[in-house]
Amino acid sequence: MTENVILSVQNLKKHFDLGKGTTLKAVNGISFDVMEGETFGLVGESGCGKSTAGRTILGLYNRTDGKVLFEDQDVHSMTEKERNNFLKKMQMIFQDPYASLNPRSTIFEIIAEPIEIHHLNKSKEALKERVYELLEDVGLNRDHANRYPHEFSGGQRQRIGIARALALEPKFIIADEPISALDVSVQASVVKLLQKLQKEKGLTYLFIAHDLSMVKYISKRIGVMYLGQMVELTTSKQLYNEPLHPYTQALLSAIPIPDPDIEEKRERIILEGELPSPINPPTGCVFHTRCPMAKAVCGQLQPKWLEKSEGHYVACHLYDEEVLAIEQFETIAH
Ligand SMILES: Nc1ncnc2c1ncn2[C@@H]1O[C@H](COP(=O)(O)OP(=O)(O)OP(=O)(O)O)[C@@H](O)[C@H]1O
Repeated sequence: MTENVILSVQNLKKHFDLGKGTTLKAVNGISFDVMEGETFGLVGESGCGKSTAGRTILGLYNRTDGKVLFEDQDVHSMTEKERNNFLKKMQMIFQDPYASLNPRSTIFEIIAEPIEIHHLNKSKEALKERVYELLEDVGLNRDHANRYPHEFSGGQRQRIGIARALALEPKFIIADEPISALDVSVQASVVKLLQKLQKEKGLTYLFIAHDLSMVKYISKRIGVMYLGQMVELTTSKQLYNEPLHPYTQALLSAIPIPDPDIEEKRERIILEGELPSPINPPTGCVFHTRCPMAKAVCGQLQPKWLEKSEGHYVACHLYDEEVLAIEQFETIAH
C-alpha cells in the first residue's frame, strides 16, 4: 500500500512581533510530512513552539515564512470557501478541557455547535441523533447531553472535547497535549479512545506532547523540537532504540522505567542552564548552550538536516562527516 502525504509542513516559520523591533521566533523553520492515517508526534519541552506550530498549521496564525500544504492545498492562501471546507477536515483538541468548554452551555449545545455553524443539521431530530451518536463514540451516553461541563471529571471533559472535534467528521486532528492535564490513571484511557477512533474513522493525528513517555505508544513517527526548530525525526521505535541528538537522549533519559532494577541503574542526563529565549536564540546550533557534547563549531555553524538512515533525520554536527573532519571540533567547557 502506498502512503499518501496528507500534510506537508515546509520550512515553516512563525515569528511574533513584540514591538520596538523585538521579534520572538516561536517556530523557526520546521519541515515534516504526515502520512494519511498515521499519528505523528511533535515533542519538546514547554516553550519550544509546539502549540504555535499546531495553530499555524491550522491557519489560526499567519505564517512568517514557509508553507503548509493540506491535501496539496496551501492552508495560508485559501479562499473563504476553501478555508471553510478545510476547517471541516482539520480539527484541534486542546490540553485543557476545562478552559475549552463553555461552562454555560449544555453538552448537547457544545457538541451541536460546530454542526450548526456549518449548517450541516438536516432536522432537529437528526441533530439530536447525531449528538447522541458522537457521545457514544467517545464512551459517554445520551443521558449526559443535558448536563453542564462542571458535572464531569477531567477525563470525561476531554471526551466531550473529542466528540465536538469529531462532529464535522474531520480527517485530521491536531491534539495539543490532550492528556497532559489529566490524572495519570485517566491518560491511558483517553489515549486508547483516540486510537480506537483512529481505527474506526481512519483519522490522522498530529499529537503534540512535552514528554516522550506516552507519545511512544501512540505515534508512528516522532519529531523532536527545541527552541523553534526540529532537531530529530524518525519512527517512534527508532527514536527510542537509537536516539541520535543529545537533546533527544536527554529527554529519553528523563522517562522513569517501570522495572525497579533497571530504574535504579537509569542514568539521567541533566541539562544544564535555562532554555534560551526565542527572542535571541543562540547562534550555530540552538542547543549548543546546553549540550553536554558541544564543540566549538556548534556555536558557529548551524547543523544541516542529515538523513542518517532511511527516514531518520537529525540536525547535529556530531553526525556530519564534513564537520567532524574540521580541526576545531573540540569540546567546549560550559
Ligand atoms: N501569541 C503570542 N505572542 C507572542 N509570543 C507568543 C505567542 N504565543 C506563543 N508565544 C511564545 O512563543 C514561544 C513558543 O510558545 P508555544 O506555546 O508555541 O510553545 P509550546 O512548546 O507549545 O509550549 P507549552 O507546552 O508551554 O504551550 C514561547 O516563548 C511563547 O511565549
